[in-house]
Amino acid sequence: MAMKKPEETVVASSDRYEMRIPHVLSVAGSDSGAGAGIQADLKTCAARGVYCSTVITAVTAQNTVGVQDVNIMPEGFVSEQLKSVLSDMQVDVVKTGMLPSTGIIQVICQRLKEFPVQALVVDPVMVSTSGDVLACPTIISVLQDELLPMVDLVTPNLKEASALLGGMPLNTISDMRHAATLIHQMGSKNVLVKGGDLPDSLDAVDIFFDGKDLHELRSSRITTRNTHGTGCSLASCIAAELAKGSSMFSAVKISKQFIERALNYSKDISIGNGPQGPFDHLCRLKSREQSSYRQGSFNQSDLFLYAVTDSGMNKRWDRSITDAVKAAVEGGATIIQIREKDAKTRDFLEAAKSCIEICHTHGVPLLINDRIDVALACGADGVHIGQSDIPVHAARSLLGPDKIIGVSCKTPEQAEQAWLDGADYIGCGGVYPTNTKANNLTVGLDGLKKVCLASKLPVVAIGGINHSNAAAVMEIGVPNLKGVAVVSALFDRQCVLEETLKLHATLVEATALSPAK
Ligand SMILES: Nc1ncnc2c1ncn2[C@@H]1O[C@H](COP(=O)(O)OP(=O)(O)O)[C@@H](O)[C@H]1O
Ligand SMILES: Cc1ncc(COP(=O)(O)O)c(N)n1
Ligand SMILES: [Mg+2]
Repeated sequence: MAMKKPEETVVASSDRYEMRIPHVLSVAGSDSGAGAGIQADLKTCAARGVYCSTVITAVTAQNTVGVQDVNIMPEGFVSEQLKSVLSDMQVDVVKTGMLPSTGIIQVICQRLKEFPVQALVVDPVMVSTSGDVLACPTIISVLQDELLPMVDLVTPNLKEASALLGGMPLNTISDMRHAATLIHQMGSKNVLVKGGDLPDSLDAVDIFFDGKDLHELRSSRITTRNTHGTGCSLASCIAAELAKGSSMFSAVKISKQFIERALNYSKDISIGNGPQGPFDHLCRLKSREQSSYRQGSFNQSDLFLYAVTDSGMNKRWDRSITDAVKAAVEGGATIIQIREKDAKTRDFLEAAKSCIEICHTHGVPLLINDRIDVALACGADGVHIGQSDIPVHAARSLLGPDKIIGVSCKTPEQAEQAWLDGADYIGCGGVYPTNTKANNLTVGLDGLKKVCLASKLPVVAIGGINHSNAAAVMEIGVPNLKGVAVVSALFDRQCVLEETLKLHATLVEATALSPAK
């Protein structure tokens, strides 16, 4: 697809300014049951804050039982609809769904050459989940020869990928990886093979291929009958995110999380008597039960002075967790993590609740180490998890989109995975040897730098950091190193307040001098 420069959000029009809203054109079939097709695309774009116009290729009589009838639009009329919208309405991204005839595919190709857009996302809908045929098999050769070479992303499910590959059986993740590379050769710049229907798979796994790298995208598989329209909604969410300016890979990742969240939120709703129900796209708008502290976006500068509590040290100095947290926050800690490896759950929860009060009066977020149950029960701002704790994507699906998730990473590969799985930051270390973790491998300043350079997420350094070496850590000169996390340097000391004030001053001085600032 010829790339058109995205227009400015605000454009001058003679003597006034107008707000531009990102715009997706959905070219698809109508689903009378409104779970899939045009109706799913409209709801998805609305949920993502993007304008959606529609060109209807077919009208289906459809419900949760199946497709009872299909009325295909004449290709000349599809062409007229395309012209009406594309010639006038500043479309950013086109998304196609049900394309029931070869003639309709040909008029789409013609109109897009006449009116180029920023990106073209094609969901090659062929058969509905109920097993009803939505496109005649002759479309496959026109798809391959004429449409795919213009496409930025094609999103076949397992059956569609198999049909595009002449009936090749696809039963495993390794088959899906192979299929993605073969479909890429048909001309689409990027390919997403969707594994919603992969047998025996505990996770919902999709394969993304950009012509260079193959990525395995995982989310938890939600147990629900309400999966009608997941494919349409995924593709229109990707189109919406592209229209907002995301890169292709980010758009795909965000959209997969959107589907997982929407399915999870709608897993128990009951519409219709058939085997496949629709889900609720507008869940995000309805489930904004935000804590008073967070407004849904993680502030990277919170990582600056990251204090991690330790029950052993508090005992040694005869302090309660709340006293320790209060002193750290008053001394300038910018985020707190409560790490209680051997406290009773009930005591842990009570302590966490009082710490939250202290933190939130100072505008400081509070995270819980490892224990998602405790984080949820006390209304913490998020969790920090290790490589052998619950997987990040599972934590994300339990905590929702707005909680902070941090992950401990020692290698660039782990940092990449944390980003793929939807973490907000990574903790890298141990930078120096420490006695708070037994048998902890030390990565040193070189290892820290390597991970920071590879990480797409902000990084906080951890492990043996104190007043005398904190400046050296911050001065490695990598912009996404946002701060240091400390345990002993604050809590294995007589006066936590004084130590925190001192470390804060050291960090302020070091970052003022640091070349990365
Ligand atoms: N039960 C589920 N839980 C979580 N994600 C799912 C589930 N079913 C499908 N998905 C996801 O929904 C998207 C659409 O996939 P799929 O159902 O395979 O496509 P289609 O609807 O075109 O058949 C994919 O990202 C897939 O991983
Ligand atoms: C108009 C229309 N477009 C697309 C689909 C595919 O959706 P699904 O695979 O969830 O049945 C459908 N059933 N109806
Ligand atoms: Mg599906």
